[in-house]
Amino acid sequence: MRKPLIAGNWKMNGSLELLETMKQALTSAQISSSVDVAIIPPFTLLMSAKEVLAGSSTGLGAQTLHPESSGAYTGEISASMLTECGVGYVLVGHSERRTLFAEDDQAVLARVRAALGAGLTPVLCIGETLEEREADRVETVVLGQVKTVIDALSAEERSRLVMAYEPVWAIGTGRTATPEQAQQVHAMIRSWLSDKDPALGEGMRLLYGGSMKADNAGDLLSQPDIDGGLIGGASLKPDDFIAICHAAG
Ligand SMILES: O=C[C@H](O)COP(=O)(O)O
Repeated sequence: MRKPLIAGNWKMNGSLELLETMKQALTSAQISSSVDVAIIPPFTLLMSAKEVLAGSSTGLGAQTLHPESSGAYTGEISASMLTECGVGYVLVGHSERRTLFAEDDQAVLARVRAALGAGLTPVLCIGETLEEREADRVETVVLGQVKTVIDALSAEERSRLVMAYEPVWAIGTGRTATPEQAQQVHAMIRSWLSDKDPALGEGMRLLYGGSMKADNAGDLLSQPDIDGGLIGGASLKPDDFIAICHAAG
């Protein structure tokens, strides 16, 4: 049985005020213990989030990391720095990192390795652009991104990953994949993982991301191979985020 995970990626948004408001809203919402919930604020809020969330069941994530453990990498943050902030999850390969910061599959793999080495749970983000979808290349692109990482890891390392399928054309656009479109890709990923190792396919949490909102979360999350959500815009609105958490459990 896979426990759903609802993770709110704040991207370059948020404030101390939102952190406090979100914590209070999550506490009074009494979200089912059958759902894992995490917030993923910008780096500057992580240490405060560690304190604000202490003793609560809400997990903490970071949006990226550098593959090296330390050194002359001005502006970057290492895996051990994240663990010091109480971080448990880290996004790797988000499409905005791939596109805006030129992170290719090898850069993504290096970050996954660094995260695993520090005991963090990498949330590996994968997904196709609209152009790739229209050229009928979804399977090639998405499985290519999955394969680069999975084939390079041991069975034990693979079992510690979470994946998030995020069609790039649905991110921040208000254009959501239909539940059927999302399920189709999730099923394809799970089938590929199961061919590699049945336990891997069965156990992998596959989140959906891309304009998931309070009003479409129920339909998306009821699909058999969708095990949660990576939420962008709606994770900045406590009521909306909580509604999505409730829809998961
Ligand atoms: O990390 C979150 C995704 O990029 C989805 O963002 P969105 O919900 O604003 O479309």
